[in-house]
Amino acid sequence: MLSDSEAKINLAENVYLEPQAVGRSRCMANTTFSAGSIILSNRSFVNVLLPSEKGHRCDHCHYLSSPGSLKRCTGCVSFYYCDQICQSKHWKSGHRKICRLYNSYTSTPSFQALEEHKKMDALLLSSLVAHTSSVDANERDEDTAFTTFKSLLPGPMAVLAPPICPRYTFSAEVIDGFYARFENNNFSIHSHFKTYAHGIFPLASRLFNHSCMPNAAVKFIIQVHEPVRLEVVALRAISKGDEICIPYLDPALLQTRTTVFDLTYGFTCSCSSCSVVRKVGIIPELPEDPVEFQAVCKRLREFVKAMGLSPFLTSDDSLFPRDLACVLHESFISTLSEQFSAASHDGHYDVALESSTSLFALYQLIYPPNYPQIGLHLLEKAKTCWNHIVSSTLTMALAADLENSVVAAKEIFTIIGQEGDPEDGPLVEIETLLEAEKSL
Ligand SMILES: C[S@@+](CC[C@H](N)C(=O)[O-])C[C@H]1O[C@@H](n2cnc3c(N)ncnc32)[C@H](O)[C@@H]1O
Repeated sequence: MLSDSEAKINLAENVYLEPQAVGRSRCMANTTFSAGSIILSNRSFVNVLLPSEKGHRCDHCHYLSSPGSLKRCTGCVSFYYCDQICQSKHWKSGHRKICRLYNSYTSTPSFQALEEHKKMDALLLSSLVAHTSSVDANERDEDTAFTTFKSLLPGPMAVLAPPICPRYTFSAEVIDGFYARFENNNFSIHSHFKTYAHGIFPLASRLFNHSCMPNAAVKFIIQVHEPVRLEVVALRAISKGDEICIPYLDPALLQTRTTVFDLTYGFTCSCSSCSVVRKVGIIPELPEDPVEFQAVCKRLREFVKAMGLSPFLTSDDSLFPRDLACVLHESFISTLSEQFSAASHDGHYDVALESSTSLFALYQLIYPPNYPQIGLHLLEKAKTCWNHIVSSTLTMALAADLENSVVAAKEIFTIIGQEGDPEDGPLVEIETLLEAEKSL
């Protein structure tokens, strides 16, 4: 595998890499970014759709089509395209190396025996090998995406690659070397925060470290005839000289995330949120008594309302009241989410809104400003307010709650900007709600 200088990484001009003792290097801002700025735009190197998306999205550009309207590859009958343009681009970028072998490969006992996520890895690794073997060795060396991929840090565990198709071009040792970079570098590709594919975006992997209080996030742009693009968007203002970090996993996994960082990525997170969680120590169970549980929720809402910047952002653990430590238990979110969905579903909107307000308070505590999950929750809250209004009488308080939630959700999704499937998503839902609100 390659060193950085051999890889001749073409960095974006607005960032630079700074060496660090653990995890090789970190990505620093070379300029000021305002919230919503695009820091990096990186075309997919290779990707594969989840099995559930096959036939619904084009295998080349991921455009979502109406059922039955995609054209099937007549060779393997397993890949689908918008039209000949997408088919021809996908063919040249590697499908021609896989097409004839694909069905016999995916029906082999060794492929069938793999767990679902390993099947995805095997298909992605196959696409990587097919793609790189579609060009000759000289061209391959010139391919900056491939050289950057080879320069990525391997994960902490020695892993043997799953069986792939086609097998030729590289030795088993080289393929194991490629696979060693999968777990800690690859991306789940999502549209409106729902994963639909897995992919390799070497430059983004080379640049961005993880933080549980990230100042940037990853989104994906789908455009007809073009491979999906990964964009890194600033969630808040970033000053020149700040490190730019993205979340590798949901920061709300307050108890399990440390183990994932250790086993999958090989680092100990030193972000402001992890430093507070470490100082809190053992997280107590939630009270079983419903009255005590409600008291904790009320106390959390009051604390967050008065708090200013979250101690999880400033790393000032002295400001986090220890009697609220149980809200960091992962079951707190699941309990409140279940209460919220069940009450909304059953039309108990007062109960739903109370759970939603507690959940929102927790999100403001543990997520960084403008985190998408906060926006998604505000949108759900706004929909619940709307349902409450149309199913009973309109009160000033409900109208204000609806207005505040929808406006705050819009602010967040405007910062995140266009992403995923162009025809729907949170911004479209927000506009519908704003329109409906005018009729009140
Ligand atoms: C996608 S790469 C990020 C770029 C990496 N720093 C590099 O130099 O190639 C993921 C790897 O970076 C390192 N890393 C990521 N976030 C880190 C953090 N917050 N602290 C220390 N190391 C980190 C870990 O070694 C991890 O496996």
